[in-house]
Amino acid sequence: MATDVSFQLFESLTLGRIAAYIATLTIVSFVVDFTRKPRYTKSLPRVGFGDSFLGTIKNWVYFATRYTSWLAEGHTKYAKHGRAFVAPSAPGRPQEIVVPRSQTAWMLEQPDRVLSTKEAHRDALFNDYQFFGCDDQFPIRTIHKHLARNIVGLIPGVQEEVHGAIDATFGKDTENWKSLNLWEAWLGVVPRVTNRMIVGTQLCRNQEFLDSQVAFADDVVQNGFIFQLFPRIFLPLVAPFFVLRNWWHWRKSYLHARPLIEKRLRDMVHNKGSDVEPPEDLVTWLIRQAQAEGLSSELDPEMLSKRILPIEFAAIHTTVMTGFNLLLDLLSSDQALAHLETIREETTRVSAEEAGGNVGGGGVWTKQTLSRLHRTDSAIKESMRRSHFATALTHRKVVAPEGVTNPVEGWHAPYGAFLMLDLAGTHRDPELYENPDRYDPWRFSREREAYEEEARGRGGGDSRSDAAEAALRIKRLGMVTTSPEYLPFSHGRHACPGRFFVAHELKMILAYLVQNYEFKPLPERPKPFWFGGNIIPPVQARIEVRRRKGAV
Ligand code: HEM
Repeated sequence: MATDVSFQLFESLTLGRIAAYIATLTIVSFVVDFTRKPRYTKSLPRVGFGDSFLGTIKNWVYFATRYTSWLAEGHTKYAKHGRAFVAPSAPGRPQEIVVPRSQTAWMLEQPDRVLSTKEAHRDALFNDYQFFGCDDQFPIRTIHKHLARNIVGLIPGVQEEVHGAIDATFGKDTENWKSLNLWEAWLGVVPRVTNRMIVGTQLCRNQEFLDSQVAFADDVVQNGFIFQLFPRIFLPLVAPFFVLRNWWHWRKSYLHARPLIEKRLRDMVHNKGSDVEPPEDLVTWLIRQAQAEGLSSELDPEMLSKRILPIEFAAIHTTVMTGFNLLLDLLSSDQALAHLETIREETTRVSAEEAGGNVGGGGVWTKQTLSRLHRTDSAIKESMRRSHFATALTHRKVVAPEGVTNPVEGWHAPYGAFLMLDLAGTHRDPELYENPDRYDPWRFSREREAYEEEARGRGGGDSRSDAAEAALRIKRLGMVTTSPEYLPFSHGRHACPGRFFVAHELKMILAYLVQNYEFKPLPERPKPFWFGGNIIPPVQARIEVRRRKGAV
C-alpha cells in the first residue's frame, strides 16, 4: 500500500511541479525571513526603495549594482549633517543603520554586551558554518595580547621571508621585462610572509600548506557572497554542502601543520622541563594563552589548527588586497615613476643612515628605521584611504535585549539590529580630504615635513607643551593611527590588532620592491567591480617588472 502511494506521488512529479514547489518554498522562506528581521523606527530616513514588502524586494533585486550609490546618497543627504539613515541589505541579511561620523565615539564606546563586534562578524561571515562552529574569540584574544608586544622580535624573520618570497615571485632577470599577474604576485608574497608570524620558518615556506590556507580563505569569501543571497532559514539545508570545501582545505592544511603543532605541544606542555625555547609565533601564543586561561581543551593539535583559520582569514586577503591596490595606485598615478623614485630614495637613505653605509636594499630593518619611512607610510596609508575594498568595515550587532537608543537623535535600534560606520563616504568626503578621488601619496607626510621644516626654521623654539602637542598630532598621521575620519582598520577597542604587523610588513615589501625592481607605469588603473558593499578586484591586471642591475 505504502509503496503504491509513493509510486503515485513519484508519478505525479513533473518538472513543472518540482519548479513550482521550489518557487513556493523559496517565496515562503523569504516571507518568513522578512518577518523575522529587525524593524527600524520610521523616524530614520531610508535610502533605496524603503522597507515595505515590495520596497524590500526591489532593494534585493538592485542590491548588487546600486548599493554603493545608495550609500553615497545617504552620506550626502543625511550622514554629513549628523543624521543616521537606514541602508538596504542583501536578501539574507537585515538592513543596517548607518551611524554618522559625528556619533562614531558613541557607537564604539558601547560595551560588547550592548553592541557586539563578535556577533556582527559571526553573522556577516556565517561563522557557525564556515569555521565549523568554532568560537573565534580565543584566537582574537590571543592576537590582541601577544602580537604587538612581539613585533620587534618578528621583524628580522619577516624581512627574510619578504626577500625570499619576492625574489621567487618577481624573479632575478636583469635583462628582460617580465609580465606578472599582479594579484597572483601578491599571493606569492603575503601568505608566506604573514605565515612566518603565524606558524614560523618551516611551514611558512610549505607551498601546499599556504595554498590550502588561501583556498580556505577564498571559500569563506565566496560562500559569504552566496549565503547572503539565501533566506536565513534555508541555510541549515544548503550551507553544509557549500562548506564541505572549507573542511577539505582545512584538513589539507592540518595534515601539514600537525607535526609542527604536536612538537610544540610536546616541548611546551608535555615535557615541561624541556629547555627548548619555542619560537615566537601564533602557535606558541595560542598554547600560552590556553595555559594562562586554563583551557585544556585548546591544547589539542586539531583544535589549534582550527584556531589558526580565523587569523589566516583576517590577515591574508586583507593584506593582499591592500598591496594589490597600492601598486595599482602607484603605477597608474600621474607621476608613477617619480613616486617610486621618491620611495626608493627614502628607504635607501634611511636604511643606509642607520647602518652607517651604503645598504642598497640588503640592510636590516628595525622598528625604529621603519618608523622613519614617513613618505612610504603615507603612500600606503593614502592608498588604503582612497582604494578601500569595502564600503564599510565596522559593523556592530545589537545584542542587548532592550536594544539601544541613540542619545543625540533619539532613535532606537531593537535587539538584532545592525549598525555600521560609512567608510566610503568618509574617505571620499571633500570636506575631510581635498581632491578625495585623487591618489596623492604624500597627503599624510606633507604636513609632517612642513612642520619639521618650520621647527628647524624656528630653531626648535616651541614651548614644551606646544612641542608635545605637535609631536602627538604628527604621530597620528601614521598609517596605524585610526580615527573617525580614517577607518580601514576600523576604530576603537576592536580596531584591527594586526595593523602594527601589516604596517611593518608592507613597508618592508614596498622598500624591497622599489629598491630591486623597475616598473613600467600603467596607462590607466584597471577598474574594480562592486558587488553590493564589497569589491571584486580586477584580478586579471598585469604589470611589467625587471630586476634592477646591481640589485642581485
Ligand atoms: C591590510 C590588512 C588588514 C586590514 C585592512 C584589516 C582590517 C580589519 C578590520 C576593518 C577589522 C574589523 C574591526 C572592527 O570590527 O571594528 C579587523 C579586525 C581584526 N583583524 Fe585585521 N586587518 C588587516 C590585517 C590583519 C592581520 C595581518 C591580522 C593578524 C595578524 C589581523 C587580525 C585581526 C583580528 C584578530 C581582528 C578582530 C579584532 C576584534 O574583533 O577585536 N588583521 N581587521
